[in-house]
Amino acid sequence: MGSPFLLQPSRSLTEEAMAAAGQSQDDLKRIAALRAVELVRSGMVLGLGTGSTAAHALDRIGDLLRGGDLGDIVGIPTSEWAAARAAAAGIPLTDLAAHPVVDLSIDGADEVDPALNLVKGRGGSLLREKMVEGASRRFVVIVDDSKLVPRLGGSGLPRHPRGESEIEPFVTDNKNYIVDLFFEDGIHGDLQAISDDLLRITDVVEHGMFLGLATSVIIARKDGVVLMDKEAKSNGF
Ligand SMILES: O=C[C@H](O)[C@H](O)[C@H](O)COP(=O)(O)O
Repeated sequence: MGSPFLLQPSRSLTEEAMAAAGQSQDDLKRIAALRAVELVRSGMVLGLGTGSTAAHALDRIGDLLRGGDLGDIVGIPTSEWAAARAAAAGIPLTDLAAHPVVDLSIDGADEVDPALNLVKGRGGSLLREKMVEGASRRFVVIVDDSKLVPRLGGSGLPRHPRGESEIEPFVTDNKNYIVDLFFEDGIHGDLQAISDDLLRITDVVEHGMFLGLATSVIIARKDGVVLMDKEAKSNGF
């Protein structure tokens, strides 16, 4: 495929670079989110992501609905948090039972590797995310460039403390526990085989590696926005 690393930005990178200059990390998350929302069309079934980056997308979709620039969409939330945020934004909600095929999911990630594999769930959601995003025709990941890693699993301690106290486990929306694993130099080996092994363990419901699910990743950096998709996954960061 050569190096189709930059994919049809809707504005010039020079303009993006100017817009992004001096931006905070949250500003970068918002820039990535707004770019993803440009893909939303009336009539779509949307997967609604969870977290501080996805929040910007939910709010933007709400703004478009209120302004009459978007109509007839329904959203499937990937967590209780997303359901509440989407409802507050005025996004009509549905579920996978009513809509087993999702047109477009937009969500953040904790780590993105050069093959577009992800780690998700450090905010406490991953099972419903994987269900909704796995049912999506297109899954667009939105991140600032701090989420890019050469190898999954090594980007440090959780950003959010687990549980009510050090001795109480974190309980998810689905009443499951989350166990955090960290690897000093990331996970070496065949990720798919590791995934298969993890899922064979009795009582492991899911894990936070999202392998081969992302269609594309929108990365906001201070010098502009970079779009990657599966065709360009061989490009490093
Ligand atoms: O559990 C949380 C979800 O997987 C989030 O999408 C992920 O943690 C990224 O969250 P944020 O956009 O807040 O960094």
